[in-house]
Amino acid sequence: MDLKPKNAPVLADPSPLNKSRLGMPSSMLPCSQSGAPFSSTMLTAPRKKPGKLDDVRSNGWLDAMQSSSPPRKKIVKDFGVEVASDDSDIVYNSWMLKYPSALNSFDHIINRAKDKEIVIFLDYDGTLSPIVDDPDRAFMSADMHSAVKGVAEYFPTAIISGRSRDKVYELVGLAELYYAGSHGMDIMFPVQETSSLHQNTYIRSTDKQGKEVNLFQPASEFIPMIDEVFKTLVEVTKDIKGAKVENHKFCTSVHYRNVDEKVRAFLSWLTVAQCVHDVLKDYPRLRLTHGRKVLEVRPVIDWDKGRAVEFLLETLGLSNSDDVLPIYIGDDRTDEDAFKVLREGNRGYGILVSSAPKESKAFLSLRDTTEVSEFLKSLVKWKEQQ
Ligand SMILES: O=P(O)(O)OC[C@H]1O[C@H](O[C@H]2O[C@H](CO)[C@@H](O)[C@H](O)[C@H]2O)[C@H](O)[C@@H](O)[C@@H]1O
Repeated sequence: MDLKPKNAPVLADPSPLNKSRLGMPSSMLPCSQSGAPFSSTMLTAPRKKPGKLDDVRSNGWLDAMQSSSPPRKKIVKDFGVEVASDDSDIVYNSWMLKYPSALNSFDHIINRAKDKEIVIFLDYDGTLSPIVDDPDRAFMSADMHSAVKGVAEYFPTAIISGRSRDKVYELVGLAELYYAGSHGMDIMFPVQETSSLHQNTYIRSTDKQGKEVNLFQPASEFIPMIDEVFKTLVEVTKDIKGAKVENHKFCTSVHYRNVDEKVRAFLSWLTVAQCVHDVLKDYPRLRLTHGRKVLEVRPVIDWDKGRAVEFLLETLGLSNSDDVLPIYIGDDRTDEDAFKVLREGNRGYGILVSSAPKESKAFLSLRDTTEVSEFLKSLVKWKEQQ
């Protein structure tokens, strides 16, 4: 099988790199791009024409932001039925008819795993660590750490995160796992387990322990552009209280979890959305996706967490669906790409972590990180009894 064309990311937008932006970021102006720095004076007397904000309203950004990580009652509404929160358990239970609990389906899973090798893929935020206000303080509990360590002893285990690979490695701290950062655009894997089929698509490097590793980085040409956009976004959002921009090397995130949604229109999520929108207008080779109260700016390449799952399975020699049962656990919209790959390939299980009903390509569900840990420990226990 020729794997190379399949794994080579295809540029969805063939336009040349916007090189003129490197060095002189004109969008380092306020979000309105009206010329003056984004000062507090401007916040009280915005120069934007009223119609301007229709950009982010009409293109659906704001709706997506409002529903990205909503409180319980709002999610219930998103699922199509608006109910009082007292009734939300009833709605959740009926939603679980479509997405049964992975804990309750455990016997079914292990039956299907007979004579197959289970491979575990784990998202980080909201899956291994609970969602918290400060992204720098999203730690795994000791219980989760030992659950992940446990599964990695018995099953090939990979973390696939939107964060930079270094950051997620620092948070997880287990050298025995595979790591894919920046939504799968930065994959590290050991040299000896590499299929020779991919040899011209990755680069040789060393990991934190000085061991030789391979890196697959399909968006490496975008590093300067992402760095430039990161700096611009920091600049244009610096006066928006609570906004936070993270640089993940191959993508960048703008958090609005701590930005007041409605206190004043120009100090709100709308402002964040407009800032990002205005900056991105100058970068046709970058696109925006939505995470949990975060806007993610990433290259327009045909690569996502789903492709990363396929890449790892193939590269580690685990792509034969008769012998391998992949399990992917994630909570976010970006995890849907991985759920889709598993569903469409009719292989393994996508497991959505959610305490409220939402549509998903996953097959099963877990309510929260506590249930994720319980599920991982059950896999270990089952394997030990074999
Ligand atoms: O793919 P993931 O590992 O789930 O990473 C997605 C984003 O996760 C982080 O943000 C989310 O978690 C934060 C900490 O709980 C929370 O404050 C934030 O609101 C969430 O969106 C991370 O900071 C982002 O950069 C990742 O893109």
